[in-house]
Amino acid sequence: MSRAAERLRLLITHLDRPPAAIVSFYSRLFYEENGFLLIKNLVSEEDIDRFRREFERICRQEIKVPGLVVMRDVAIAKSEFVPDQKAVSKLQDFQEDPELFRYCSLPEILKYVECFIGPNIMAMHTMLINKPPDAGKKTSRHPMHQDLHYFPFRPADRIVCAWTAMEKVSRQNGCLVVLPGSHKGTLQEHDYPEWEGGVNKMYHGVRGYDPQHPRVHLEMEKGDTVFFHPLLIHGSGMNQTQGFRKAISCHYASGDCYYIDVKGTTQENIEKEVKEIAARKYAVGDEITLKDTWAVRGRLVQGARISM
Ligand SMILES: CCCCCCCCCCCCCC(=O)SCCNC(=O)CCNC(=O)[C@H](O)C(C)(C)COP(=O)(O)OP(=O)(O)OC[C@H]1O[C@@H](n2cnc3c(N)ncnc32)[C@H](O)[C@@H]1OP(=O)(O)O
Ligand SMILES: Nc1ncnc2c1ncn2[C@@H]1O[C@H](COP(=O)(O)OP(=O)(O)OP(=O)(O)O)[C@@H](O)[C@H]1O
Ligand SMILES: O=C(O)CCC(=O)C(=O)O
Ligand SMILES: [Fe+2]
Ligand SMILES: [Mg+2]
Repeated sequence: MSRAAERLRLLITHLDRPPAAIVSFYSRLFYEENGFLLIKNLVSEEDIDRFRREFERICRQEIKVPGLVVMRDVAIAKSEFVPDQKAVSKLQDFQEDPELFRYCSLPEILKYVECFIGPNIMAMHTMLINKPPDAGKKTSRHPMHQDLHYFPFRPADRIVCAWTAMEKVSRQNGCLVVLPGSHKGTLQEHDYPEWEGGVNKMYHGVRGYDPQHPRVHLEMEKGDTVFFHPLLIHGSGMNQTQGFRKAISCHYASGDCYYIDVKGTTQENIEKEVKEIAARKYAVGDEITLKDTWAVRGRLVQGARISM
């Protein structure tokens, strides 16, 4: 941290009731310097319990949500055992589920999002991650990556992720691991890591990041929320407990971001995979563009949808 930020931090910790403006200024400075900001106890227990119950209803197939992608861990999907509902490792694209989508519109979340990306806010990508107990092959890990690798829109500074712990997350059950300050770099080349036990579909990792770079394990309590920049290098470790580690997240982009053509860039490999999956999911041919797959999923949650 810079000296300015460190002095502000000391000031805040020494004051009984630090002025809100100082806390806000420090928070923003921390995000600029580190690429993430952790806010404790932001989402209420009551809301999280509601999201959890809705997730369980989806797993029991009591409701069907249009566009929802249910993903299972590769170790389970490729095993000969019939996977039960517990095998769900991730829900993606829950924008058509009003109960889960409430997460993306929570005022306490949007208050922060607006500070990072401005008043026009689109919810672009939604996930409920149910990291399973590792089946013994370390496939529950998420390799270190930058989320921008998946996004064909810019500018990066107008994109932010909100990620809320739905229960205590620790090193034991595979908390997020971040490389502070890595968001100041550029988008790196990503590919499947060479892991012996296999790797989940589309879990690309950064090619050769500096292993000497300091890392921070973000241990969090239920309701704690981390906001992070799409260039921040992050991942999550193996779940070494018997519980399913749950978190809910949304990637937001400003309504006045613009789409880019990823042809000829490092993002070509993910474009190919996404188009293959999208062609199956929406039962269309390969005329579907990467931009279309995002434009149909994005939802305005505040302000105006200008160019997204
Ligand atoms: C428009 C949609 C695009 C989404 C964009 C996402 C952008 C994210 C951006 C945000 C940044 C976030 C960063 C991130 O989060 S990165 C990770 C994001 N991951 C995904 O988006 C994956 C989404 N999942 C799916 O599309 C489906 O669940 C897949 C395609 C995986 C299975 O499909 P389906 O459910 O229909 O299964 P099936 O039973 O018919 O099996 C078909 C084949 O697939 C095999 N299989 C099954 N599970 C896995 C697995 N886990 N790993 C590897 N392979 C797997 C299976 O053995 C079989 O293979 P084979 O036996 O035939 O060889
Ligand atoms: N062999 C590997 N290659 C690339 N990335 C890895 C490898 N092993 C772990 N990672 C990634 O590194 C990050 C941190 O993993 P992990 O939580 O195991 O950290 P750790 O520093 O080893 O901590 P712990 O001692 O608690 O296990 C995760 O994103 C994980 O996916
Ligand atoms: O393990 C997690 O919850 C983090 C997943 C993640 O970084 C992602 O899906 O982009
Ligand atoms: Fe990520
Ligand atoms: Mg480890």
